Amino acid sequence: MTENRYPDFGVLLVDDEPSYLRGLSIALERAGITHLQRCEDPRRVMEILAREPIGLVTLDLTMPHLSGEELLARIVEEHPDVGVIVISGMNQVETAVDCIKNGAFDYFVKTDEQRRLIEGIKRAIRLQELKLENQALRQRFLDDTLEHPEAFAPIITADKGMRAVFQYLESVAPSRQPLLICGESGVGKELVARAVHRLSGRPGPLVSVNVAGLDDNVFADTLFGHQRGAFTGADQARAGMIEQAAEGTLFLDEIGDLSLASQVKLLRLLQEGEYYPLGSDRPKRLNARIVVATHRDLHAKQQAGDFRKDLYYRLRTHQVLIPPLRRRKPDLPLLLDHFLAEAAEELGKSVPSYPPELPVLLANYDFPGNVRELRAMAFDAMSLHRSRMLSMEVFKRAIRPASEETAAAPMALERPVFAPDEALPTLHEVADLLVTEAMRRAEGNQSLAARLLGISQPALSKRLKRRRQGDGDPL
Ligand SMILES: Nc1ncnc2c1ncn2[C@@H]1O[C@H](COP(=O)(O)OP(=O)(O)OP(=O)(O)O)[C@@H](O)[C@H]1O
Repeated sequence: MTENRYPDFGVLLVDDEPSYLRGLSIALERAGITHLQRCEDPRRVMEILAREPIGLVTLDLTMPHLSGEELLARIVEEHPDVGVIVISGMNQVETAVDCIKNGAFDYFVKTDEQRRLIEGIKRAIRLQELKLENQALRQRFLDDTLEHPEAFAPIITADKGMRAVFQYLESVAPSRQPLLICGESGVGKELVARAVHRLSGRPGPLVSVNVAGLDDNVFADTLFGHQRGAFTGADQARAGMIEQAAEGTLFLDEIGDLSLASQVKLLRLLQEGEYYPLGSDRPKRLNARIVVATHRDLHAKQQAGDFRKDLYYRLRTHQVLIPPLRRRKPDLPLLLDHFLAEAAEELGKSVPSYPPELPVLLANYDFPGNVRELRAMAFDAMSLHRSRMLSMEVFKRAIRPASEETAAAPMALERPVFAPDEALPTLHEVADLLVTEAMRRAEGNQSLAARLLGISQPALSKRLKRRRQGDGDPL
């Protein structure tokens, strides 16, 4: 069973000195690297690699029967995807350079500080994980398949960009590295976090915390918990959200609004993989996947000095951007149907029909509040709905303020349509422009475009035909 072991692939420690191997495994296990295998006989290494899912090998150079250099060459040739770190008793620059040239990922000397070696192994594991995820991702794009479409069922979409996001998420869902979900407010970031949690197969729960506006002490208490007596009023010990999310996912929403002091704490948690509950000097291990989301531009914030650069780079190991609703207009009718059905069920009404102009009206609106805004409109319309056909009034009223600003601005007075010295277009030309615009808004649907223009469909069809034949418009 490898479920609770880290990393997902095995780390094979090769050295002919049993005591060194034992010491190294204990140190690695303490650092949270538990998927380990030891080997004292270099002649068995190739056989283990052929049999076991090993992703990283640490290799001693001087061993009986088979030297580390020879083994390195064989591993690089026969298992190019396996990373190799050389740990040698000799501090020789030339040997180190040779090993790196021959394909080793890194080189350490046994007398080096153990902390450095552990950090190097952690770094190699992270890179190896990224490499494997990359391969899986490339494969998925080539296949254009989703392995677990059911995980995304609550996210209604037919958009290609969203499908690519889903494919990426399938690749990175099992990873233990943080995931950053970006996108405007209301695009569905929390839904995406839930899908990632489902996909991860982690047995623990998804625990969500909105970190916007949390003062630093509250942030630390919420995440790390406290010991009894840690501060005045702490009558009982309380587990933090990290502990509640054990074996699961901790979702930190609005991460772009985290105070600078709390950013330091989050960074340390991610770097060390452990934390101290308030009032305790016993560290606890982070045993939850961290997923964060923001509607802010973290890159800009980081450049402006409002977000720590090191934390930003750490968080964006895996990153997705959810496109705004105005960039995925074909999703509008699907989402509209979905929310009308949802509202109908909630309100105990039957699902209504709606005028064909409604999708056209929505398609010409920018939805600054994204899917949340559309959902609110649909629910509002359904709560007022009485007859068989859904009225467009609620939608028009919700959309109007923005469009009215332009329409109601005394256009003719303050912002003339044509400059005073500009030649006016002819009525034929204006009619032509209107027809083109109506057809664009109606996405080519002639009966909808005719309604927008206030003429009959046959009349519009006639105009379009004449235009195609190059005849003038009979005004
Ligand atoms: N593609 C979708 N299909 C169905 N429902 C959706 C979709 N996208 C968003 N929603 C719904 O829209 C609402 C807003 O979504 P969500 O809370 O996930 O957005 P968000 O991006 O996390 O917003 P914020 O940045 O404000 O936290 C929710 O009710 C969610 O269920």
